Amino acid sequence: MDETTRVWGADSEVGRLRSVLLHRPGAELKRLTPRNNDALLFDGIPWVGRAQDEHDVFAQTLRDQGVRVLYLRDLLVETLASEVARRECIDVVLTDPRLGDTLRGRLRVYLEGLHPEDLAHVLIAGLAHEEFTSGRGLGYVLMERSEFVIDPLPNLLFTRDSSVWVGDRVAVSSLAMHARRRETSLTEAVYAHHPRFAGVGRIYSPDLERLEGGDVLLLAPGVVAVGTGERTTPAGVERLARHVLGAGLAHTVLAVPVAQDRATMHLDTVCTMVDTGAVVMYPKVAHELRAIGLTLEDDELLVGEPGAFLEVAAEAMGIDRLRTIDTGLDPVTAEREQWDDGNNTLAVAPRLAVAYERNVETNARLEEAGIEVLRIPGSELGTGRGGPRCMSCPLERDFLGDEWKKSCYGK
Ligand SMILES: NC(=[NH2+])NCCC[C@H](N)C(=O)O
Repeated sequence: MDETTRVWGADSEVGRLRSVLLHRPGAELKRLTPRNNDALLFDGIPWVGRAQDEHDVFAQTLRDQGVRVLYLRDLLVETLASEVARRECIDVVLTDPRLGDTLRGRLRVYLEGLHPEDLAHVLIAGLAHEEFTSGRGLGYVLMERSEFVIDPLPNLLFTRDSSVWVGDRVAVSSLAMHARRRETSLTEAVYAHHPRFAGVGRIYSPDLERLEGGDVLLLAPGVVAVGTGERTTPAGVERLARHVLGAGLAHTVLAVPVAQDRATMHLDTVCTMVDTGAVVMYPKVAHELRAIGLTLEDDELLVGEPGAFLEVAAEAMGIDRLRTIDTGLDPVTAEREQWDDGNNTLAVAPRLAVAYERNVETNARLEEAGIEVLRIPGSELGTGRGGPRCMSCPLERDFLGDEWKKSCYGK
Protein backbone atom coordinates (compact mmCIF):
# COMPACT_ATOMS: atom_id res chain seq x y z
CA MET A 1 0.00 0.00 0.00
CA ASP A 2 1.43 3.41 -0.79
CA GLU A 3 1.90 5.84 2.06
CA THR A 4 -0.88 8.18 0.98
CA THR A 5 -3.67 5.61 0.96
CA ARG A 6 -2.58 3.94 4.17
CA VAL A 7 -5.17 3.70 6.92
CA TRP A 8 -3.41 3.64 10.25
CA GLY A 9 -5.02 2.16 13.30
CA ALA A 10 -7.16 -0.75 14.46
CA ASP A 11 -10.71 -1.39 15.58
CA SER A 12 -9.95 -4.70 17.30
CA GLU A 13 -7.14 -6.70 18.89
CA VAL A 14 -7.39 -9.46 16.32
CA GLY A 15 -7.83 -7.99 12.82
CA ARG A 16 -4.99 -9.11 10.52
CA LEU A 17 -1.90 -7.26 11.67
CA ARG A 18 -0.19 -5.30 8.89
CA SER A 19 2.38 -3.17 10.68
CA VAL A 20 3.66 -2.84 14.18
CA LEU A 21 5.90 -0.55 16.20
CA LEU A 22 8.65 -2.32 18.16
CA HIS A 23 11.70 -1.20 20.03
CA ARG A 24 14.74 -3.48 19.88
CA PRO A 25 16.31 -3.21 23.33
CA GLY A 26 19.85 -1.81 23.37
CA ALA A 27 22.30 0.13 25.52
CA GLU A 28 19.53 1.29 27.87
CA LEU A 29 19.29 -2.26 29.24
CA LYS A 30 23.01 -2.18 30.04
CA ARG A 31 22.27 0.53 32.59
CA LEU A 32 20.39 -1.89 34.84
CA THR A 33 22.21 -2.87 38.04
CA PRO A 34 21.04 -4.62 41.23
CA ARG A 35 20.92 -1.13 42.78
CA ASN A 36 18.60 0.47 40.28
CA ASN A 37 16.57 -2.35 38.72
CA ASP A 38 13.61 -1.96 41.06
CA ALA A 39 13.31 1.76 40.43
CA LEU A 40 13.68 1.07 36.70
CA LEU A 41 10.86 -1.51 36.87
CA PHE A 42 12.88 -4.62 36.00
CA ASP A 43 12.75 -7.76 38.13
CA GLY A 44 16.24 -8.87 37.22
CA ILE A 45 19.34 -7.95 35.29
CA PRO A 46 18.90 -9.11 31.72
CA TRP A 47 21.68 -10.57 29.60
CA VAL A 48 21.44 -7.88 26.97
CA GLY A 49 22.81 -9.79 23.96
CA ARG A 50 20.42 -12.65 24.58
CA ALA A 51 17.49 -10.27 25.09
CA GLN A 52 18.28 -8.76 21.69
CA ASP A 53 18.41 -12.23 20.10
CA GLU A 54 15.02 -13.03 21.62
CA HIS A 55 13.62 -9.77 20.39
CA ASP A 56 14.95 -10.47 16.90
CA VAL A 57 13.10 -13.79 16.92
CA PHE A 58 9.94 -11.91 17.90
CA ALA A 59 10.36 -9.42 15.05
CA GLN A 60 11.15 -12.18 12.54
CA THR A 61 8.14 -14.21 13.65
CA LEU A 62 5.98 -11.20 12.83
CA ARG A 63 7.70 -10.58 9.49
CA ASP A 64 7.19 -14.23 8.57
CA GLN A 65 3.47 -13.54 8.96
CA GLY A 66 3.70 -10.64 6.55
CA VAL A 67 3.74 -7.96 9.25
CA ARG A 68 5.83 -4.86 8.60
CA VAL A 69 8.03 -4.11 11.60
CA LEU A 70 8.90 -0.48 12.25
CA TYR A 71 11.48 0.28 14.89
CA LEU A 72 10.92 3.21 17.21
CA ARG A 73 14.58 4.07 17.21
CA ASP A 74 14.73 4.39 13.40
CA LEU A 75 11.63 6.56 13.39
CA LEU A 76 13.08 8.70 16.16
CA VAL A 77 16.37 9.25 14.31
CA GLU A 78 14.40 10.34 11.23
CA THR A 79 12.16 12.53 13.38
CA LEU A 80 15.13 14.27 14.97
CA ALA A 81 16.05 15.71 11.59
CA SER A 82 13.29 18.21 12.39
CA GLU A 83 14.51 21.19 14.42
CA VAL A 84 11.19 21.47 16.24
CA ALA A 85 11.23 17.80 17.25
CA ARG A 86 14.83 18.10 18.46
CA ARG A 87 13.99 21.11 20.56
CA GLU A 88 10.95 19.44 22.09
CA CYS A 89 12.83 16.26 23.04
CA ILE A 90 15.77 18.23 24.46
CA ASP A 91 13.50 20.59 26.41
CA VAL A 92 11.81 17.66 28.16
CA VAL A 93 15.21 16.36 29.32
CA LEU A 94 16.16 19.81 30.56
CA THR A 95 13.03 20.23 32.68
CA ASP A 96 14.53 17.76 35.19
CA PRO A 97 14.74 19.84 38.40
CA ARG A 98 17.74 17.84 39.68
CA LEU A 99 20.02 19.47 37.16
CA GLY A 100 20.38 23.06 38.32
CA ASP A 101 21.04 25.92 35.91
CA THR A 102 24.76 25.40 35.36
CA LEU A 103 24.48 21.73 34.51
CA ARG A 104 21.34 22.42 32.49
CA GLY A 105 23.17 24.99 30.39
CA ARG A 106 26.08 22.59 29.74
CA LEU A 107 23.71 19.82 28.86
CA ARG A 108 21.80 21.97 26.41
CA VAL A 109 24.96 22.86 24.52
CA TYR A 110 26.00 19.20 24.45
CA LEU A 111 22.65 17.86 23.27
CA GLU A 112 22.16 20.56 20.68
CA GLY A 113 25.48 19.62 19.12
CA LEU A 114 24.57 15.96 18.62
CA HIS A 115 23.80 14.38 15.28
CA PRO A 116 20.26 12.81 15.19
CA GLU A 117 21.68 9.28 15.54
CA ASP A 118 23.70 10.19 18.65
CA LEU A 119 20.91 12.31 20.09
CA ALA A 120 18.49 9.37 19.75
CA HIS A 121 21.03 7.18 21.51
CA VAL A 122 21.36 9.55 24.46
CA LEU A 123 17.61 10.13 24.70
CA ILE A 124 17.07 6.35 24.94
CA ALA A 125 20.16 5.05 26.76
CA GLY A 126 20.53 8.11 29.00
CA LEU A 127 23.80 9.75 30.03
CA ALA A 128 25.91 8.51 32.93
CA HIS A 129 27.68 10.99 35.19
CA GLU A 130 31.12 9.79 34.07
CA GLU A 131 30.21 9.97 30.38
CA PHE A 132 29.43 13.67 30.60
CA THR A 133 32.90 15.02 31.05
CA SER A 134 31.87 18.58 30.27
CA GLY A 135 29.42 18.56 33.18
CA ARG A 136 29.80 21.43 35.71
CA GLY A 137 27.81 23.00 38.53
CA LEU A 138 26.86 21.87 42.03
CA GLY A 139 24.23 19.48 40.69
CA TYR A 140 26.98 17.73 38.76
CA VAL A 141 29.72 17.83 41.41
CA LEU A 142 27.52 16.41 44.14
CA MET A 143 25.89 13.80 41.95
CA GLU A 144 26.70 10.21 42.90
CA ARG A 145 28.88 8.52 40.30
CA SER A 146 26.22 5.87 39.85
CA GLU A 147 23.56 8.46 39.06
CA PHE A 148 22.54 9.57 35.61
CA VAL A 149 22.58 13.08 34.23
CA ILE A 150 19.87 11.78 31.89
CA ASP A 151 17.97 8.70 33.06
CA PRO A 152 17.90 5.71 30.69
CA LEU A 153 14.59 4.32 29.36
CA PRO A 154 14.86 0.51 29.64
CA ASN A 155 11.08 0.12 29.44
CA LEU A 156 10.90 1.70 25.99
CA LEU A 157 10.84 -1.93 24.88
CA PHE A 158 7.18 -2.04 25.93
CA THR A 159 5.87 0.06 23.08
CA ARG A 160 2.27 -0.88 23.88
CA ASP A 161 2.21 1.39 26.86
CA SER A 162 3.36 4.69 25.41
CA SER A 163 0.89 4.81 22.53
CA VAL A 164 -2.26 3.03 21.48
CA TRP A 165 -4.54 3.32 18.48
CA VAL A 166 -8.31 3.43 18.80
CA GLY A 167 -9.82 3.34 15.33
CA ASP A 168 -7.83 5.65 13.11
CA ARG A 169 -6.62 7.90 15.95
CA VAL A 170 -3.61 7.56 18.15
CA ALA A 171 -3.49 8.12 21.89
CA VAL A 172 -0.05 9.06 23.15
CA SER A 173 -0.45 8.02 26.74
CA SER A 174 0.45 9.55 30.08
CA LEU A 175 2.72 7.05 31.81
CA ALA A 176 2.33 6.71 35.56
CA MET A 177 5.74 5.63 36.79
CA HIS A 178 8.58 8.11 37.16
CA ALA A 179 10.99 5.76 35.36
CA ARG A 180 8.81 5.84 32.26
CA ARG A 181 7.46 9.40 32.07
CA ARG A 182 9.94 10.60 29.46
CA GLU A 183 9.18 7.75 27.03
CA THR A 184 6.17 9.57 25.71
CA SER A 185 8.18 12.63 24.75
CA LEU A 186 9.84 10.37 22.16
CA THR A 187 6.63 8.71 20.91
CA GLU A 188 4.94 12.10 20.88
CA ALA A 189 7.75 13.56 18.75
CA VAL A 190 7.50 10.67 16.28
CA TYR A 191 3.73 10.95 15.83
CA ALA A 192 3.82 14.73 15.69
CA HIS A 193 6.79 15.24 13.38
CA HIS A 194 7.58 12.11 11.39
CA PRO A 195 6.24 12.59 7.85
CA ARG A 196 4.90 9.03 7.91
CA PHE A 197 2.27 10.06 10.45
CA ALA A 198 1.41 13.44 8.98
CA GLY A 199 -2.29 14.20 9.38
CA VAL A 200 -2.99 11.42 11.89
CA GLY A 201 -5.67 12.43 14.43
CA ARG A 202 -4.95 12.32 18.16
CA ILE A 203 -7.17 11.37 21.05
CA TYR A 204 -4.86 11.66 24.03
CA SER A 205 -1.67 13.40 25.09
CA PRO A 206 0.94 12.86 27.82
CA ASP A 207 -0.06 15.96 29.81
CA LEU A 208 -3.48 14.45 30.59
CA GLU A 209 -4.48 12.13 33.45
CA ARG A 210 -2.51 8.89 33.84
CA LEU A 211 -3.33 6.33 31.17
CA GLU A 212 -1.15 3.44 29.90
CA GLY A 213 -1.71 1.54 26.67
CA GLY A 214 -1.37 -1.84 28.39
CA ASP A 215 -4.71 -1.10 30.03
CA VAL A 216 -6.52 -0.44 26.76
CA LEU A 217 -8.21 -3.42 25.11
CA LEU A 218 -10.22 -3.09 21.90
CA LEU A 219 -12.79 -5.79 22.68
CA ALA A 220 -14.71 -5.32 19.45
CA PRO A 221 -15.35 -2.53 16.96
CA GLY A 222 -17.15 0.06 19.10
CA VAL A 223 -16.22 -1.41 22.48
CA VAL A 224 -13.08 -0.45 24.38
CA ALA A 225 -12.18 -1.85 27.81
CA VAL A 226 -9.78 0.19 29.95
CA GLY A 227 -8.15 -1.24 33.07
CA THR A 228 -7.70 1.03 36.05
CA GLY A 229 -5.31 0.11 38.84
CA GLU A 230 -1.60 0.61 39.44
CA ARG A 231 -1.16 2.65 36.26
CA THR A 232 -4.28 4.07 34.65
CA THR A 233 -6.35 6.19 37.03
CA PRO A 234 -10.15 6.39 36.98
CA ALA A 235 -9.73 9.99 35.82
CA GLY A 236 -7.61 8.70 32.92
CA VAL A 237 -10.34 6.26 31.91
CA GLU A 238 -12.91 9.04 32.05
CA ARG A 239 -10.81 11.34 29.93
CA LEU A 240 -10.12 8.68 27.29
CA ALA A 241 -13.80 7.67 27.32
CA ARG A 242 -14.88 11.24 26.64
CA HIS A 243 -12.47 11.57 23.75
CA VAL A 244 -13.18 8.15 22.23
CA LEU A 245 -16.95 8.35 22.61
CA GLY A 246 -17.05 12.00 21.61
CA ALA A 247 -15.17 11.24 18.39
CA GLY A 248 -17.56 8.37 17.61
CA LEU A 249 -14.73 5.81 17.74
CA ALA A 250 -16.72 3.62 20.14
CA HIS A 251 -20.23 3.46 21.57
CA THR A 252 -19.16 1.98 24.93
CA VAL A 253 -16.06 2.19 27.09
CA LEU A 254 -15.76 -0.30 29.94
CA ALA A 255 -13.81 0.72 33.02
CA VAL A 256 -12.26 -2.41 34.53
CA PRO A 257 -10.73 -2.08 38.00
CA VAL A 258 -7.65 -4.32 38.38
CA ALA A 259 -5.76 -4.98 41.63
CA GLN A 260 -3.03 -2.43 42.32
CA ASP A 261 -0.24 -5.00 42.22
CA ARG A 262 2.86 -5.46 40.17
CA ALA A 263 1.54 -8.82 38.92
CA THR A 264 -1.52 -7.09 37.50
CA MET A 265 -0.08 -3.70 36.58
CA HIS A 266 -2.15 -3.56 33.38
CA LEU A 267 -5.35 -5.19 32.19
CA ASP A 268 -3.29 -7.02 29.55
CA THR A 269 -1.43 -8.93 32.28
CA VAL A 270 -4.62 -10.87 33.02
CA CYS A 271 -6.54 -10.81 29.75
CA THR A 272 -5.80 -10.51 26.02
CA MET A 273 -7.86 -11.35 22.95
CA VAL A 274 -6.98 -14.34 20.81
CA ASP A 275 -10.06 -14.46 18.60
CA THR A 276 -12.98 -12.19 17.74
CA GLY A 277 -15.01 -13.46 20.70
CA ALA A 278 -12.35 -15.10 22.89
CA VAL A 279 -9.79 -14.07 25.48
CA VAL A 280 -7.01 -15.86 27.29
CA MET A 281 -7.55 -14.99 30.91
CA TYR A 282 -6.19 -15.61 34.37
CA PRO A 283 -8.86 -17.83 35.95
CA LYS A 284 -8.31 -16.39 39.41
CA VAL A 285 -9.69 -13.05 38.27
CA ALA A 286 -11.99 -14.18 35.45
CA HIS A 287 -15.06 -14.25 37.65
CA GLU A 288 -14.05 -11.57 40.13
CA LEU A 289 -13.28 -8.90 37.59
CA ARG A 290 -15.92 -6.17 37.39
CA ALA A 291 -16.67 -3.68 34.68
CA ILE A 292 -18.56 -0.42 34.52
CA GLY A 293 -19.98 0.76 31.23
CA LEU A 294 -19.44 4.39 30.18
CA THR A 295 -21.50 5.97 27.44
CA LEU A 296 -22.00 9.50 26.20
CA GLU A 297 -25.39 11.16 25.93
CA ASP A 298 -25.77 14.82 25.04
CA ASP A 299 -22.18 15.41 26.01
CA GLU A 300 -22.71 13.87 29.43
CA LEU A 301 -20.67 10.83 30.44
CA LEU A 302 -23.07 8.25 31.84
CA VAL A 303 -21.65 5.75 34.32
CA GLY A 304 -23.42 2.36 34.41
CA GLU A 305 -23.85 -0.08 37.27
CA PRO A 306 -20.83 -2.30 37.98
CA GLY A 307 -21.29 -5.89 36.84
CA ALA A 308 -19.25 -9.03 36.10
CA PHE A 309 -16.65 -8.18 33.45
CA LEU A 310 -17.41 -11.17 31.23
CA GLU A 311 -21.12 -10.39 31.21
CA VAL A 312 -20.88 -6.64 30.81
CA ALA A 313 -18.32 -7.12 28.04
CA ALA A 314 -20.45 -9.67 26.15
CA GLU A 315 -23.47 -7.41 26.41
CA ALA A 316 -21.60 -4.37 25.12
CA MET A 317 -20.17 -6.48 22.30
CA GLY A 318 -23.64 -7.76 21.46
CA ILE A 319 -22.73 -11.44 21.81
CA ASP A 320 -24.08 -14.15 24.11
CA ARG A 321 -20.80 -15.04 25.71
CA LEU A 322 -17.17 -13.98 25.67
CA ARG A 323 -15.23 -17.24 25.44
CA THR A 324 -12.37 -17.62 27.92
CA ILE A 325 -9.31 -19.81 27.75
CA ASP A 326 -7.61 -20.27 31.11
CA THR A 327 -4.00 -19.52 31.94
CA GLY A 328 -2.21 -22.62 33.28
CA LEU A 329 -3.77 -25.83 34.45
CA ASP A 330 -3.92 -25.78 38.24
CA PRO A 331 -3.86 -22.64 40.41
CA VAL A 332 -0.09 -22.76 41.01
CA THR A 333 0.79 -23.23 37.35
CA ALA A 334 -1.72 -20.53 36.47
CA GLU A 335 -0.12 -18.13 38.94
CA ARG A 336 3.37 -18.87 37.59
CA GLU A 337 2.32 -18.52 33.97
CA GLN A 338 0.32 -15.36 34.64
CA TRP A 339 3.44 -13.84 36.20
CA ASP A 340 5.45 -14.90 33.16
CA ASP A 341 3.03 -13.16 30.81
CA GLY A 342 1.10 -16.22 29.70
CA ASN A 343 -1.94 -13.98 29.23
CA ASN A 344 0.03 -11.40 27.35
CA THR A 345 -0.41 -12.65 23.78
CA LEU A 346 -0.29 -10.68 20.55
CA ALA A 347 -2.86 -11.74 17.96
CA VAL A 348 -1.59 -11.55 14.39
CA ALA A 349 -5.05 -12.52 13.08
CA PRO A 350 -8.11 -14.23 14.57
CA ARG A 351 -6.98 -17.53 16.15
CA LEU A 352 -3.29 -16.85 15.50
CA ALA A 353 -1.24 -15.42 18.38
CA VAL A 354 2.36 -14.88 19.44
CA ALA A 355 3.14 -16.11 22.97
CA TYR A 356 6.19 -16.82 25.13
CA GLU A 357 7.22 -20.46 24.72
CA ARG A 358 7.85 -20.84 28.46
CA ASN A 359 4.12 -20.83 29.28
CA VAL A 360 3.74 -24.44 28.28
CA GLU A 361 0.37 -25.17 29.86
CA THR A 362 -1.32 -21.99 28.74
CA ASN A 363 -0.08 -22.48 25.19
CA ALA A 364 -1.36 -26.06 25.20
CA ARG A 365 -4.76 -24.80 26.31
CA LEU A 366 -4.80 -22.20 23.60
CA GLU A 367 -4.09 -24.87 21.02
CA GLU A 368 -6.79 -27.13 22.40
CA ALA A 369 -9.16 -24.22 21.94
CA GLY A 370 -8.18 -23.90 18.28
CA ILE A 371 -5.73 -21.02 18.57
CA GLU A 372 -2.49 -21.40 16.62
CA VAL A 373 0.39 -20.33 18.84
CA LEU A 374 3.59 -18.82 17.45
CA ARG A 375 6.09 -19.44 20.27
CA ILE A 376 8.96 -17.07 20.96
CA PRO A 377 11.72 -17.24 23.59
CA GLY A 378 11.56 -14.70 26.39
CA SER A 379 13.82 -15.72 29.25
CA GLU A 380 15.70 -12.40 29.20
CA LEU A 381 12.98 -10.16 27.79
CA GLY A 382 10.69 -11.40 30.55
CA THR A 383 12.83 -9.79 33.25
CA GLY A 384 11.10 -6.54 32.36
CA ARG A 385 7.71 -8.18 33.10
CA GLY A 386 6.11 -7.90 29.73
CA GLY A 387 5.15 -10.29 26.93
CA PRO A 388 4.46 -10.09 23.18
CA ARG A 389 1.51 -7.74 23.62
CA CYS A 390 3.36 -5.29 25.83
CA MET A 391 6.30 -5.29 23.42
CA SER A 392 4.26 -4.21 20.40
CA CYS A 393 2.09 -1.32 19.33
CA PRO A 394 -0.06 -2.36 16.36
CA LEU A 395 -0.05 0.49 13.83
CA GLU A 396 -2.25 -1.13 11.22
CA ARG A 397 -4.71 -3.95 11.57
CA ASP A 398 -7.42 -4.78 9.06
CA PHE A 399 -10.53 -3.08 10.34
CA LEU A 400 -13.21 -5.64 11.11
CA GLY A 401 -16.14 -3.21 11.21
CA ASP A 402 -19.48 -4.90 10.57
CA GLU A 403 -17.74 -8.10 9.50
CA TRP A 404 -16.84 -8.61 13.13
CA LYS A 405 -20.10 -10.22 14.21
CA LYS A 406 -20.05 -12.59 11.27
CA SER A 407 -16.56 -13.81 12.08
CA CYS A 408 -17.57 -14.14 15.70
CA TYR A 409 -20.52 -16.38 14.97
CA GLY A 410 -19.48 -17.88 11.68
CA LYS A 411 -17.27 -20.59 13.17
N1 LIG B 1 1.49 -3.63 28.88
C1 LIG B 1 2.26 -4.16 29.78
N2 LIG B 1 1.83 -5.12 30.56
N3 LIG B 1 3.49 -3.64 29.94
C2 LIG B 1 4.45 -4.15 30.83
C3 LIG B 1 5.39 -3.09 31.27
C4 LIG B 1 6.50 -3.58 32.14
C5 LIG B 1 7.39 -2.51 32.66
N4 LIG B 1 8.54 -3.03 33.29
C6 LIG B 1 6.63 -1.61 33.64
O1 LIG B 1 6.64 -1.91 34.80
O2 LIG B 1 6.05 -0.63 33.27
